[in-house]
Amino acid sequence: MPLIEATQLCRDYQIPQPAQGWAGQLARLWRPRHEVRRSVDRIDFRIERGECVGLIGPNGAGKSTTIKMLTGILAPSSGSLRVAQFDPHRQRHEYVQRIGVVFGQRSQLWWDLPVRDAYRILQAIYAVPQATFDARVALFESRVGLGELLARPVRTLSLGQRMLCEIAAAFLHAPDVVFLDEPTIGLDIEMKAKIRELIATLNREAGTTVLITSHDVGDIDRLCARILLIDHGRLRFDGTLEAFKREMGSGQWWQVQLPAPQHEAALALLAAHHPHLAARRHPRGVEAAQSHIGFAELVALLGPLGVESVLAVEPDLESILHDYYRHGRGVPA
Ligand SMILES: Nc1ncnc2c1ncn2[C@@H]1O[C@H](COP(=O)(O)OP(=O)(O)OP(=O)(O)O)[C@@H](O)[C@H]1O
Repeated sequence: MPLIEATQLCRDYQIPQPAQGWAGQLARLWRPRHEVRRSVDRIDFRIERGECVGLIGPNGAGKSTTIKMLTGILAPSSGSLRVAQFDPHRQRHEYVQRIGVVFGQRSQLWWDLPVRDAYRILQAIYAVPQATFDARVALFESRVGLGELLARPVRTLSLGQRMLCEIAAAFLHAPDVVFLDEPTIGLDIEMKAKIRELIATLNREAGTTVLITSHDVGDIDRLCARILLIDHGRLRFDGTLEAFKREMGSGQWWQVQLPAPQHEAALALLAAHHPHLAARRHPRGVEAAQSHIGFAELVALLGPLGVESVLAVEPDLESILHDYYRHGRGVPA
């Protein structure tokens, strides 16, 4: 049985409609009018125990609304949702014991208390056995050097150090699943790497299921074997990262290095060569989809601009998503 099962999941929001003139506004006091806007639209997915899944999509796609339903904050408008055999909204009280949640700005630690004391309070709240607690803290200490932070009051930690402690705290009570919303937002490269290492370790070694939403493709690339892509409230893709790159990416690209003054001219030549030719800027020149132009044709076209090198490159997740968000794909019916 899957750990998470969403079937035809929908969530509507009611948007109050503005009234015209004072008479209209007065009438609305008796008869309020709302427009119903669907933010999550008939989404189906299943997640097995131990998976680490990335929930991605452009701004306003419906990710936070989905996470709010998964964590029991919002009730679905229709459809069904089961997580660890709970109905998250209806059985909120028992359910929250089985999950861990980190929502960017919210803190589950106590500002004036040292981290270790905050962890002890969480241990008491969730009735975590001493052996489990000690094993988890030892894991945090050995894998990401949390030890030196444990004695410090939360208010003295940097943003990155606090996020590290917050994420560790979400795993402390050995939950079935942890939901992470933008776990590395605003952090430097080194701290991002540490946080990703912590999440990967807890997913792999403790077997905790993880669902991450992030606009940082590095989080998704490093941590998630599988992605769910939401757009306009619909689930557009559910599969492995490799399958996503294969299906959504337009194969390999030519990366052409040119002198800087020729970059714009190269783009213009490519655009004029074929109206649908996929081409884009690159810090050292331009890139063109191999499916649209062959090597010899490319060199003949751009050679006069002083081509310095041509490489065949795989598109990375960031550029595939960038193209996807810009041009979109057909919405399934
Ligand atoms: N409380 C609300 N009332 C009305 N509309 C809402 C409410 N919350 C979200 N929406 C709308 O629902 C849609 C989905 O919003 P949601 O916050 O789930 O998107 P998101 O994918 O998390 O976006 P982002 O990446 O920008 O955080 C948006 O059009 C948003 O304006």
